[in-house]
Amino acid sequence: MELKIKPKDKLQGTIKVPGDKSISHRSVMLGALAEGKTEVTGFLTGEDCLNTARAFQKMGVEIEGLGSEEMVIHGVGLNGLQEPESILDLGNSGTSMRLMLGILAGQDFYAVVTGDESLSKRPMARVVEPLGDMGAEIYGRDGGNLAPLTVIGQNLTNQEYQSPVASAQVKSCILLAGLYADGTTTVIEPAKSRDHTERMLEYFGTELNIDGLEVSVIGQPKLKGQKVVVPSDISSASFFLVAALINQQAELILEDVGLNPTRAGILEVLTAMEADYELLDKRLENQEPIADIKVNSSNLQATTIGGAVIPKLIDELPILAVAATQAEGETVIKDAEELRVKETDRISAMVTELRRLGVEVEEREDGMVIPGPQSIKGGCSCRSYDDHRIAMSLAVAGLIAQEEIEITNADCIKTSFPNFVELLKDI
Ligand SMILES: O=C(O)C1=C[C@@H](OP(=O)(O)O)[C@@H](O)[C@H](O)C1
Ligand SMILES: C=C(OP(=O)(O)O)C(=O)O
Repeated sequence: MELKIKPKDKLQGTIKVPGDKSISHRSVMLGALAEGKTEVTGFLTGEDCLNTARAFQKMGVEIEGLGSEEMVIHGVGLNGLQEPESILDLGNSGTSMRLMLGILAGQDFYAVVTGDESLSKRPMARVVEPLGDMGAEIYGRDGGNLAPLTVIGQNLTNQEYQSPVASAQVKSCILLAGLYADGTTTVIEPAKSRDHTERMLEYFGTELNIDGLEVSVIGQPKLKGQKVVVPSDISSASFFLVAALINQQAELILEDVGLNPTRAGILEVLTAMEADYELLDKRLENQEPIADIKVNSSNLQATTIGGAVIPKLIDELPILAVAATQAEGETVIKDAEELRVKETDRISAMVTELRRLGVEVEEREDGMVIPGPQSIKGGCSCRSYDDHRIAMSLAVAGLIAQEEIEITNADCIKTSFPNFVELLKDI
């Protein structure tokens, strides 16, 4: 699909973006490993989460309503998964693959996981190595770093793992493997990453010990099926937040957005940028804080984005780069080298495409520097690199370009935000 975006100087409306991708993945995983039924509402029907659900179906888990936002997962219990008869294809989803490896490591069967061209290039050693220390047997290309990966389930031993990277996927993988080990498995991260796994494990009845950057789980717990209400995804909402902030005349309300503090780093940055936004009707749903966000056009100020906030807004950096083009002063994005190992190298992709749009930007190894405000010329065809967040960030930039832009290979948007284009048209 090619997406054509015409400049638009007014945006208005009240919208609800789809369910949180991280929470949707975890609702199927824990629902499958729990005893009894898990009823999920607001499930994200993006390809990434569907791939997680399909993988569990292949391992004998009955799921009603797959493909819709309301699903019932019939849990098989911690030790009830069955050997899949075919390869588990996890498409474009790093979260599915890394978390699944933690679960598969402790099964009493053999499984193979694979993914698309992008996922097959992403580093898996970051989970394969610590799982190996727990006794897992995982084989793959590049010494076990690249998919396809073969997992021969084993009896796992607990361990304390000091992760060199602040990654919720690494942390969650080890905690999920820890469910199968005897004794206490601990993960210590260098900075706090999103904690949806911890919150949902507790919600499903597992006892965790959380002490700052250290999280421990005791093996062989009993998980109990629950009702899960998935909040709207703040990462998806961010495209609309920024679209409104940089627009001439905008007033948007984004409903029911998940505001877990380990995810909502973008709000901290937008506050520093003097963005005009307000949180309405703050509440708590299944251990996760949510609110509506009202956002207006703003005169943004430049800021430095780096350090401990990075894991709390890692997926929002491409759209923050677009916001930075309209901020007064020099915006610096640093400590964000993790962006280079996402669906594509997101630093290189954003720098290349912003330049194509007529924006001046300096590339750095761990981020970029963007002076502003600058006008976005447009009148060109941009590449998505088959990365949903690059495609959507460029679409938002197109709304304030001087001339229409085109984004090629925009189908990837459906991995995380299937109705992005419709919502854009609505506002
Ligand atoms: O755990 C998760 O649900 C995710 C963690 C992050 O990845 P890393 O753990 O690799 O930083 C994020 O980029 C991804 O979109 C979802
Ligand atoms: C990096 C992302 O997801 P994943 O790692 O699950 O592919 C993302 O959604 O931006």
